[in-house]
Amino acid sequence: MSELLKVDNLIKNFGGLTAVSDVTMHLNSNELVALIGPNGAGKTTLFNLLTGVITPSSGSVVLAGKEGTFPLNNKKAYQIAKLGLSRTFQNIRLFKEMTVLDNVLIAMTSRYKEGFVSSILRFPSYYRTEREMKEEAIKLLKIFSLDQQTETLAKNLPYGIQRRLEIVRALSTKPQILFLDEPAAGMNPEETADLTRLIIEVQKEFHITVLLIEHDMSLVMQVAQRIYVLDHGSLLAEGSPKEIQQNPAVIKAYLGEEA
Ligand SMILES: Nc1ncnc2c1ncn2[C@@H]1O[C@H](COP(=O)(O)OP(=O)(O)OP(=O)(O)O)[C@@H](O)[C@H]1O
Repeated sequence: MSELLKVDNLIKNFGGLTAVSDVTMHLNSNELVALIGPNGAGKTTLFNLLTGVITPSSGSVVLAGKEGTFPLNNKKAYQIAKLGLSRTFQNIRLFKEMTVLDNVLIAMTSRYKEGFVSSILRFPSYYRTEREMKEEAIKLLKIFSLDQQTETLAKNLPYGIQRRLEIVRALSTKPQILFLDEPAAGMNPEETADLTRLIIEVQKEFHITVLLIEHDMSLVMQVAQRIYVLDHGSLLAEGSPKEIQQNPAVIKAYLGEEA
């Protein structure tokens, strides 16, 4: 396995508060990694640093992808997305008044390079691209059992399905790394079980790297190959699900609540 994302000595201060404190970690290609930790541990801040939503106070993030090695520091979120990092957010960010299919097509447009002139003058290549995008979107929606609801408005989908649609949108950009921020939040047990199966399937099918923040420990222990534990902004532990479950420091800081 090769290192796809390398994070070194990452720090983020908010005024006097150090939300992320000297974090060094890595993601291998085709790996499913979970980031866990108690409330306020700094997980979302770390995600936001890795995906360019906020800039680090110091430290470095480097992507060593198929197309070369790129430092991600000080890059804007859209530049990072173009390099193949895609994410979902804790709060659903769909276009609620648009259909399921249009939600996916909008996400996909960032990847297609059809020119302005071609789209205004409706060159044949414009229609070809549009047709190809639709076919690809429907194929993706089918994997997520959403192909029968392409014309449904996003706002009319049940909550768990909206979360699933968000994952489809993130995947439609063909990312190298998919960041899932609490994908099971607010789901009922049945929806969470479906999602668990889906995450495992997606990672296998798309051969991508996944970093997942999740509070649902049963989901984490079922899907993660490796786990990082964050506590008070610092990494407390790293290891396999089994190692993490047995780590006394982790049990004390986090799993203790549930043990
Ligand atoms: N923009 C900000 N300005 C000031 N403080 C912030 C900001 N964002 C986060 N923090 C603080 O940084 C710390 C880490 O927050 P963060 O949201 O990253 O934790 P978390 O592990 O994701 O928590 P949760 O599991 O509850 O979502 C918290 O003390 C939080 O209040």
